[in-house]
Amino acid sequence: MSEPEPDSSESVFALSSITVAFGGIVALSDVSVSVRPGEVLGVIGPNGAGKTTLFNVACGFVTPKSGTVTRFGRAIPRHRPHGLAALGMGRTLQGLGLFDRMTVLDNVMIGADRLARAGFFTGLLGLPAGAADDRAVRERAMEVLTELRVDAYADRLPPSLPYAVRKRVALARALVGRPSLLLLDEPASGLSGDEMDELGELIRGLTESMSVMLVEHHMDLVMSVCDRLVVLDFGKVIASGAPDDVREDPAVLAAYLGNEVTA
Ligand SMILES: Nc1ncnc2c1ncn2[C@@H]1O[C@H](COP(=O)(O)OP(=O)(O)OP(=O)(O)O)[C@@H](O)[C@H]1O
Repeated sequence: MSEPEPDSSESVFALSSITVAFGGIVALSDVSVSVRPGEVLGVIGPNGAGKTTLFNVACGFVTPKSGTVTRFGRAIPRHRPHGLAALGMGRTLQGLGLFDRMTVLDNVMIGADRLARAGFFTGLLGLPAGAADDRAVRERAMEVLTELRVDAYADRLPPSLPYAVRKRVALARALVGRPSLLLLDEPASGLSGDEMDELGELIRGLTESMSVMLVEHHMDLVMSVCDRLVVLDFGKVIASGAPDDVREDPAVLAAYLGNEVTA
């Protein structure tokens, strides 16, 4: 039992009829997923279901064999990772991707680099270009670190910090450019139960200003934080809808046979 996906023109982001093959392996077959304004959409599924592949298509790392990617109803013909910021999108990856020899603050400032070069901050703040840009980016980076309650680590190097703090720094980098859509790949991996609860609250708070697409293994986080779920199995969508409905769906229960869906 699945709800029909909303028309791509009603969504802030849509992956439509996506097919991806690696050699002979069809990782995704005719998968359609769309994100509505202000929602947290969860993508779940058993191991090998195609979640990471779908995330990589969403980020532009993987070009699908067929299918379209649309942002605000408009097709993005050549979707690439370096084009995300210009599309108002941010993302975090499973590997945090922080630079070990740069401070936390510099790592976060890098996330705003493209915007600064494009004159985004000078325009936003009415400042002259150049040094003012740098100051504005620094202030914005500190603001996000403060919002995520990791500003105390601004001058530290990532390897010296607990994993949960590094995860927040990676999130700060994704948020510094004020995206209106955030893509998160397994943000809860490696976190304790309490840290996961805090992450859930944080993600819910983000929906005031953005939509979120979340690929995640941890069912308790997914069930508590997502407005809607899409379930993949063997590269196909087998169910979608509200978490409580999806949890009871026979196809989902069968796909997760032997594993916990209900957390
Ligand atoms: N680069 C690749 N080359 C070949 N096969 C791949 C590649 N990436 C993924 N696959 C295959 O595509 C299918 C989907 O994999 P994917 O990693 O997207 O699933 P997943 O749901 O993210 O799994 P997991 O939960 O284990 O991370 C699997 O059969 C996988 O082996």
